[in-house]
Amino acid sequence: MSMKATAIASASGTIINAIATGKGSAFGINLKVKATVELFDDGKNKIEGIVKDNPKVKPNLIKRCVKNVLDYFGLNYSAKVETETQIPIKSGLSSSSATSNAVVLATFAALGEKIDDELVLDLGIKSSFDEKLTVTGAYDDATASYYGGITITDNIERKILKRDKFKDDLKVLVLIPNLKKNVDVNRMKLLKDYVEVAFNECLNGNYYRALFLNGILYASALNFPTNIAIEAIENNAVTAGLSGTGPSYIALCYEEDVEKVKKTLEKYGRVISSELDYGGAEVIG
Ligand SMILES: Nc1ncnc2c1ncn2[C@@H]1O[C@H](COP(=O)(O)OP(=O)(O)O)[C@@H](O)[C@H]1O
Ligand SMILES: O=C(O)C1=C[C@@H](OP(=O)(O)O)[C@@H](O)[C@H](O)C1
Repeated sequence: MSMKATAIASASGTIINAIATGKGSAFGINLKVKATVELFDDGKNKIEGIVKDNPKVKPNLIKRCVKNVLDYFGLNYSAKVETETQIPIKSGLSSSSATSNAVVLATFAALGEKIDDELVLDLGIKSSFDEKLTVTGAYDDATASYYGGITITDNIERKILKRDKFKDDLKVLVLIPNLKKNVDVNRMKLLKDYVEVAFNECLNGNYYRALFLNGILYASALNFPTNIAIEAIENNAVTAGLSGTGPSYIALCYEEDVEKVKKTLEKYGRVISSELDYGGAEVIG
């Protein structure tokens, strides 16, 4: 009996980066990672991982995800896990959270196990922690990727405080500038009191203000340009800011402003046009 399944999960953009306070907020972006997992009941525990479209990316995280699911169910199966992705990697779009979601979900489906959303999220976050890819567990990113829409979370308590949708039908522009990522946690923690101001705006539903303010704060702490978000707004973006720990920036705008904002952002690097995602993660085969 073939134990094989495929699942997808979404990228997520940052409204509030949780590293400074432990609380964060993110929203689904319609850029997907796809994971296919095949299991073999051979008692050998041999797990092979293939990152199909990024040969430079090691398969450590995806092999860890499959191992954590098999360990959870006490199974010594062998496995083959393959991913392909539309999500820029190490870029602040939470490719790690999305990939963990997709691989864990595909492994549950290959086993024919009932999909327990919180357990899938927990095993994905455990895998990201095991691979030292997260500071707080990025429960904001993981839930936005898994459920779609906006999630506001306490990452330390691992609780969703609120789920929501943007009131406008917006397009998402993702800028991947030619800048080096630097995850200086101590400098980000200096922002605590100010990120709390942005977080309260977010809790009150003022997502555009929260995203912009969060982006200015974290770009300043991480020595990324703050002018990029200002120029996007000057060109009719409803909001813009650094995503996660960067270097990517995201801008939200109406359809009629996409070309204008895209042209502005293209001065700084590659721009991907996408849209808000409300579908989240799902088994597709
Ligand atoms: N498609 C993929 N297949 C396998 N591993 C991936 C994939 N995308 C991301 N990863 C893993 O996630 C890591 C990047 O995650 P991270 O450093 O948290 O950056 P970000 O989450 O901002 O993209 C990669 O180094 C790799 O280990
Ligand atoms: O590692 C973490 O705890 C976090 C990483 C950040 O995302 P990226 O990994 O996408 O930079 C941030 O947005 C998130 O709120 C918390």
